Amino acid sequence: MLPFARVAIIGMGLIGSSLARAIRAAMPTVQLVVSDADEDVRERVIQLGLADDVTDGAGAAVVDADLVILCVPVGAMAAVAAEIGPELSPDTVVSDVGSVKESVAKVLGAALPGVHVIPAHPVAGTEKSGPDAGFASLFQGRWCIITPPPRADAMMVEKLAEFWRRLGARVELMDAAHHDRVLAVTSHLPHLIAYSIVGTASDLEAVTKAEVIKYSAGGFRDFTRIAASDPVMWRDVFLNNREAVLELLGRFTEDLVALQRAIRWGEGDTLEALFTRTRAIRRSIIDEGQDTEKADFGR
Ligand SMILES: NC(=O)C1=CN([C@@H]2O[C@H](COP(=O)(O)OP(=O)(O)OC[C@H]3O[C@@H](n4cnc5c(N)ncnc54)[C@H](O)[C@@H]3O)[C@@H](O)[C@H]2O)C=CC1
Ligand SMILES: O=C(O)C(=O)Cc1ccc(O)cc1
Repeated sequence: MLPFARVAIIGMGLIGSSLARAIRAAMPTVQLVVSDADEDVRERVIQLGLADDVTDGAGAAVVDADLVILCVPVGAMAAVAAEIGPELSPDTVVSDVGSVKESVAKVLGAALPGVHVIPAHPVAGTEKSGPDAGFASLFQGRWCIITPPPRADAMMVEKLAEFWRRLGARVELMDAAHHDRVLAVTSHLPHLIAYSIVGTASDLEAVTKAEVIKYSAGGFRDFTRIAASDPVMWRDVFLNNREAVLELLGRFTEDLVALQRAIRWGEGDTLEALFTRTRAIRRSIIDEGQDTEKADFGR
């Protein structure tokens, strides 16, 4: 039996539209009703035939839904929760895909008392945005971290886990605060570094814009992909995972200064030891199948 028969998706960008496509592929009998605040996005979703119904407002989309998934930037979760609250049935599960979990759990819990709120985060994506960027296989073999609040209904949590497994994801349950600390290391800080280094390179007057483009082979090119990620989404990630990111940034800048010192004093052994350790980390990621180059993301 399907875990959910009627699913509503609010926000039909990269993740919402990937979810819609993945649901269509894996659970074709699910009734799919979607909405988005942007009229152009709604129009495009209709053209692409991604849902059974596309509503103008979020409230209308969630009527009679068993599962509602909020796929909007983290900073927009509260506004959407306020919009859908009056239309929800008592048995509806409300989940989300936000990249930060503690603040989302807090705003959804406060805005939707008495509702089954079970936040989640599929750790899968790209630097692209919008409904054309989505694809059905995005979640295949990728982790989906579910962060159930302390008093969450175990049966509803299992139904949500089963839903994500059917989309091809590997599911892990985690405390929201722990999720935010882990993702600060594995995702949020790397994005911040990419934004920073690409900004620095473009600010350097000695390196003209043409040279940055012409010689952007290898490492810098990889950074520019990450630094092309959605500005609104990432603004919200940093504003909502402030403590974990700031703590980590402190540690990161200390380590960077240690490298600066090693270069200044010609401490080749220090540099080589670190680079050997990091090469091993890369190899272990590839062995675990977590490397994006193995997946077909069209990059
Ligand atoms: N981009 C990525 O690689 C990943 C993103 N996420 C999370 O998924 C969520 C969505 O991200 P993307 O799909 O990448 O963004 P996106 O920018 O492609 O799509 C977001 C959509 O939400 C709509 N929206 C914004 N405010 C709204 C509101 N108040 N009511 C209804 N619709 C609204 C926008 O019009 C847009 O179509 C974010 O919370 C992000 O943190 C999670 C995993 C990966
Ligand atoms: O494009 C990339 O490299 C990503 O890291 C995608 C991504 C962005 C945000 C998330 O919360 C999860 C995955």
